[in-house]
Parts: sequence; structure tokens; C-alpha cells
Amino acid sequence: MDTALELDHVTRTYGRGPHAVHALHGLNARLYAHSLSAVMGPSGSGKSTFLQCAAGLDRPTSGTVRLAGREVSAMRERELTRLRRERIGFVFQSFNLLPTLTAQENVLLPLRLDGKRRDPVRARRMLARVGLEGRADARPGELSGGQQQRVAIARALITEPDIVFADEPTGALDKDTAADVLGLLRESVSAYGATVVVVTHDPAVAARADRVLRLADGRLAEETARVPA
Ligand SMILES: Nc1ncnc2c1ncn2[C@@H]1O[C@H](COP(=O)(O)OP(=O)(O)OP(=O)(O)O)[C@@H](O)[C@H]1O
Repeated sequence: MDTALELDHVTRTYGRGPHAVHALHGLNARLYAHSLSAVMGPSGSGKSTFLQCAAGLDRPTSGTVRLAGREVSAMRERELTRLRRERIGFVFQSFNLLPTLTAQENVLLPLRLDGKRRDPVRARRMLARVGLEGRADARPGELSGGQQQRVAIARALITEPDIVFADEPTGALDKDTAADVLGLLRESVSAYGATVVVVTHDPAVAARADRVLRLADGRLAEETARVPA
């Protein structure tokens, strides 16, 4: 199995002296390519900090983060911005679509920001893949929560990133819609070989993940791999 993401002795400390909080505390973790990993743990265990450091949105206080073999923790800001834009996809709990753009324009946004050719055929194909054939011209306000999250997933996948980070992607959805969205993330792994890391409180996500990493007090407390059926 190829390693997609490797965290080696990662510590992220907020504040100093007696008030210092170790959000991550010497965390060692490895996530594999072409699989769905869930990162879980109680509130305050370090999940958001893990995601921020892993995705190059924040820097560890010490330790190294390697994404697809490249040391993210050592990169300069410009290089990090490029890496996030080209090699990482993001999916958020609140969808984060631009309300004035159509579904198709939202999907094409990462390519537009990157100065790449905006290929509407590719966007429509991607929307069809996530079950939104025929809704390319709808604006987010005309779509349900589940459909908006599908657009967000299509947007995350359009650049064919090395890794997609999803932060509570089912958190704002009802149970059935959440199951659909989760099914779609699973399918992007099995059918298209995507690498997806979901940070979640939702046990239903963990149940369908290939691997579950449980954090406690900024450390890896437990790691379980799903036994193939
Ligand atoms: N900017 C910050 N300044 C100070 N302390 C912080 C900051 N961000 C996070 N922390 C602290 O670091 C610890 C880990 O926080 P983090 O948000 O990573 O946890 P989490 O597992 O994502 O929690 P939740 O499930 O509630 O979102 C907590 O004790 C939190 O209070």
C-alpha cells in the first residue's frame, strides 16, 4: 500500500509556558493512498488541528508532515498555496459553495483559480459522476443540502488531487442524505482510486472507512483497519 500522508512526531502547541495547550502531542500516523480513512476522537482531542497540519493550512510546532512523499512542514508559504490548490481537495461541513455561481462554475473554480483551462464538458462529466446530471446550471440555493455537498465533492475531485480532506462532510445532513454522500465518497475511492480522509464524529462514517484513527489528547490512541468482506 502506498503511503499518502505521514505524520512523524507532530506536535502543535498553542500558547506558551503554564498555559500551553498541546493540541497534537508527538503524533505518529500514516494514511494510505486509494483508501478512505476516518479520523475520530472526542471533542478537543486534536482532530481539527490534525487536519489543518496535514493539509498545510497550519504548521506543526515540531515534527514532520509528508504528503505524497513531499515534506509539507518544510515548505514556504507560496509552495504550500500551490500544493493546496493543485494536489489537495477540500470538502467542508458547510459545503462552502459560492452562492452566485452555478454548480458547474463552482466545480470549475479550482481550475479557474489555478489559471487552468475551464473545461465545461469535464465539469458536467464530474457532476454526472456525483449524480447531478442535468443540474449543472442550478445555483446552490436551488439545490438540497445533499446535492450541494455532491457539488462540493465534484469540486474537490476535479483537479484529481493526491488527497481529499473532508471535515465533518455529513455533519449538516440528515441520516439518509449523509449515507448517500458517504456512499459517494466511498465510490470515489473504489471506482476512481481517490484518497479520502474524513474527520468526523459520525460513527456511520467510521463504519464504512477502510481505516479508523482515533485520537485522544493529541495522540493516536487506536488504529483499526476494516477487514475486507
Ligand atoms: N487557536 C487555538 N488556540 C488555543 N488553543 C487551541 C486553538 N485551537 C485548538 N486549541 C486547543 O487544542 C485542542 C485540540 O483542539 P481541536 O480543535 O484540534 O480538537 P477537535 O478534536 O477538532 O475538537 P472538536 O471535535 O470539538 O472540533 C483543544 O484543547 C483546543 O482547545
